[in-house]
Amino acid sequence: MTEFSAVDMACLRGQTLVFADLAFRLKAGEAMVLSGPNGSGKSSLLRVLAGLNAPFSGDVSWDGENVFEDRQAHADRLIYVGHLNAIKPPLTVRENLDFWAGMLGNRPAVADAMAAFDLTAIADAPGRVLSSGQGRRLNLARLCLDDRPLWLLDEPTVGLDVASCRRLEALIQGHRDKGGMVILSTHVGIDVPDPVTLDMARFSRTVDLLDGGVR
Ligand SMILES: Nc1ncnc2c1ncn2[C@@H]1O[C@H](COP(=O)(O)OP(=O)(O)OP(=O)(O)O)[C@@H](O)[C@H]1O
Repeated sequence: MTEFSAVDMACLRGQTLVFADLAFRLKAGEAMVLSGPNGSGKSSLLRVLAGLNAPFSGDVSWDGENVFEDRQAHADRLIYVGHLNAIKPPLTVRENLDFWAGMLGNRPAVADAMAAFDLTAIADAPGRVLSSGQGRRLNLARLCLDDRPLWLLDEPTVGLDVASCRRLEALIQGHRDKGGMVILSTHVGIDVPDPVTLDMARFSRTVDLLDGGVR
């Protein structure tokens, strides 16, 4: 069975050691919810798991293979939705998704992706006029553009109305039912059944390596 795991992981941002001794193991169909106070390292961890930042130490593995040995293979198995919306302001909703579909390689899925997040009625609106929640829905619609086993979602519910939250929960459940994995950070309740939980406060260090001090 597919497994995604980390051992002895530490993360450096600038000169600050953000967390250390972090470990987890996630199997196909499982979801992991990251909790912890502001600055405890949730976004930093998601960036490392997406292969965007290397860990300061430790291993991140997919089926026993270190993901940093073949970053492209890892990038091809995941969809990362960061906490900032990656939207091109002059492009319409449809054009933004066309762009992402080209990147992910599945152009025909754009109409389904818009329908999944109730974006069809605003398909021709340019990105620059979207409300924050509409922008969030557009960002999340990327999840429907390709069938990739690993979803990494940084505070996906921020700005979403109740109906959109329910849509996201259903999408996550459908993904898990097909054997997909999800790792998400959140400060608020999102209904993810039987989650693996990771409280970042347990691993948080915030040590300034140059000063040698602890904040
Ligand atoms: N680009 C950066 N350069 C240096 N330090 C950074 C950078 N990004 C984040 N940090 C620091 O890393 C620490 C962890 O930040 P991170 O964004 O991962 O926390 P978080 O748990 O996601 O916070 P929040 O709940 O506020 O979103 C913080 O002390 C932050 O100041």
